Amino acid sequence: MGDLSLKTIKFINAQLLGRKRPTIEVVAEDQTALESSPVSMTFLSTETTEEREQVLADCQDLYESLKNTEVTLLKEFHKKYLDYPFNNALPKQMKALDASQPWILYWIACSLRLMDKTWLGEPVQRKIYAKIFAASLEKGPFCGGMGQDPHLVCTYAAINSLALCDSVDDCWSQINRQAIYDWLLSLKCSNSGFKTGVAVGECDSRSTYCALSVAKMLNILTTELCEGVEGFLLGCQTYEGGFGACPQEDEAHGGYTFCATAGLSILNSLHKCNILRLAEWCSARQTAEEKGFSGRSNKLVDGCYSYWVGAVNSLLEIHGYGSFIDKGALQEYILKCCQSSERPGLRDKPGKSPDYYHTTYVLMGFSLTEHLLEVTKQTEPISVKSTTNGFQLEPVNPVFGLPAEDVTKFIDFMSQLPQVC
Ligand SMILES: CC(C)=CCC/C(C)=C/CC/C(C)=C/COP(=O)(O)OP(=O)(O)O
Ligand SMILES: [Zn+2]
Repeated sequence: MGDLSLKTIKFINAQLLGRKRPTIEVVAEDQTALESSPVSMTFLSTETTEEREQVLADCQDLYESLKNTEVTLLKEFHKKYLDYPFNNALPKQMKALDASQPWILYWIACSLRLMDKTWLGEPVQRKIYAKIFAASLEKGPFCGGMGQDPHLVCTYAAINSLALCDSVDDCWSQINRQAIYDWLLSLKCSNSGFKTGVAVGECDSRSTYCALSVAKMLNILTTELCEGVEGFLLGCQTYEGGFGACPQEDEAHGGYTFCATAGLSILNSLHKCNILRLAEWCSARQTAEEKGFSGRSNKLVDGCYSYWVGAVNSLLEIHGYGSFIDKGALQEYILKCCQSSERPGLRDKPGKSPDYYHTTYVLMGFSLTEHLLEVTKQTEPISVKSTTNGFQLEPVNPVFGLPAEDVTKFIDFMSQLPQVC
């Protein structure tokens, strides 16, 4: 961040909020040279620009037809979609998710809990707990399904799922924190990032965030585990301001930007990245026409970035830099373009089918637009609570991707257990 003062950032913030983004004008010193240049500038249409025309038309049709309609979240309707797998076998097109079982459980449990605290009842919590522990007999680290190797990203989803099972006695104390800690240490790479598995697995900002989140949630985040991680994550910021998967070599992307900035927040180091560029990048993700976010430059709007990018904006907000997005416009995209009264569940964009992944991240993104979050403990910049009244969803903790209250309760519980490291 260097020497940019908070005042300067707030000024730039006000400009961005006014949606007067700085434009770059290319002016040739010698105009005649430009005119006689043999290079002609033609804008070619690409597959993406053609697809965007369609998305734009679909969104505009919806905005037009719902112009005078007060649209709310169809919570009871979406609940039907989320309850379905607990009463029926999963549809066969979901067989490909066999290696992502903790993810499906996390998405469903989190969505239910966000819509109504009471909707994740004890019987369903018991099923989630049984399923997660059955696939990992050592009770951590966790894998995607029975007989598979432990995987960092699945362990993240498993811990987040278990954090939602607060009505199952002894569920939290059974988690094998010692085994998870030793395993996390063994995943550390020479560049200080974490890889997803001991034998094979990618090492990037996503897996590194998962390691930090799991360790923070379980209260096993030691100096040894954190050594060099800040530098690894800071190295993933690109010239655009967002973050990529790996240091010095990647395109900025919403998913990886979330992972890197949430990881830096856990390390209490977010202020060390280039905040100004990050804020500009966040603002640039939202289009005036569709009103939702894209995940990277020149790509299409997609409901899941309501969380991946929305959470980055919330992190900037709770760290005192302000907000750089139009929350009202994002709400409109979610309410009018990501849900339809024809099918329960939330979706990426008009024309796409709902799925559990998008249902969760669209709902979490919506929650972030509703609540003003504030830091609760000075020493813990990631412990947040909401100051807003009159909302449709519970507040979300933008670092862990869970309802704020569940995070606080789980971490408080873990901090009372004996140290394992
Ligand atoms: C905690 C955790 C595991 C976080 C993962 C975050 C992450 C990397 C999300 C990105 C996922 C995604 C659907 C990318 C799509 O790329 P694409 O090229 O299909 O889509 P695009 O056109 O929108 O870029
Ligand atoms: Zn998506």
